[in-house]
Amino acid sequence: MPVFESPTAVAAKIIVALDVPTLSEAIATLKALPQVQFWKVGLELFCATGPAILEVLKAEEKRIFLDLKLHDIPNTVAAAARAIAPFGVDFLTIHTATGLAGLQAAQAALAHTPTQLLGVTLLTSIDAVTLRTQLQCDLEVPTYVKRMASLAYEAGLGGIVCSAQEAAQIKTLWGESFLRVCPGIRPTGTATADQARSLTPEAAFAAGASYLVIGRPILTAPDPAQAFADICQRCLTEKRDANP
Ligand SMILES: O=C(O)c1cc(=O)[nH]c(=O)n1[C@@H]1O[C@H](COP(=O)(O)O)[C@@H](O)[C@H]1O
Repeated sequence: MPVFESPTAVAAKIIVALDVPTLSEAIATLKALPQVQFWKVGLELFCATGPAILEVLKAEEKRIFLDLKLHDIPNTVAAAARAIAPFGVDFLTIHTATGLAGLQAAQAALAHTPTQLLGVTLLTSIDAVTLRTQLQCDLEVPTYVKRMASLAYEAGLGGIVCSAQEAAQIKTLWGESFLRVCPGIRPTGTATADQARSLTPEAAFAAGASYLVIGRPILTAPDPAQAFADICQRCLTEKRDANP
């Protein structure tokens, strides 16, 4: 369990997914949540705004997770990573199913940049049944995630994206510095909407998540700033209870 000294320290480890369709809605969301330090820009917003949203976030001195989930042949992912490198974002995603050569090529393109490449192991919307019946993979979810994470580790990536349910085993295998970035977070602990593998924020940190990614539980709350503050407070309280 990370040692959080203040709600601000928790806030630094919670990445809020800026899943809105337009630049003006993104700017309004930033204004409504000034205490958020780390934002994720995904496919929806980046396709709508291009790099303009990154400039807005930089002007506000926010950390940036550019979640473009690259997935292509090695030459193409490397070229995309080279094109993204000048943006100077903190995190960028690539699917580990790209394979070792593609992961290595993209990682090489980002060498000597501040951008940490994260390998998406198995989307948190996929459960054991879907993995077996649709993707025709007979591995258990934790085993599959471990195998995909091993590719990311071997390729020298900064870490992975996985469900918090798999974070503990990854931390045990590869240590603290190989990041576990965990979406699928639900304050109720129950998977809702399209998420299938969920944990509560406090359980996710306790399980070894380095960062949480949270979207709708904050953005669609009646009071998003209060929802964010409540989540930070829950993680802080949990830590204090665990270490009185
Ligand atoms: O790479 C991601 O960020 C990601 C990977 C994954 O396996 N699952 C997942 O939900 N995400 C992203 O995390 C965010 C989760 O949003 P909420 O389900 O609204 O909290 C979305 O922006 C997803 O695109």
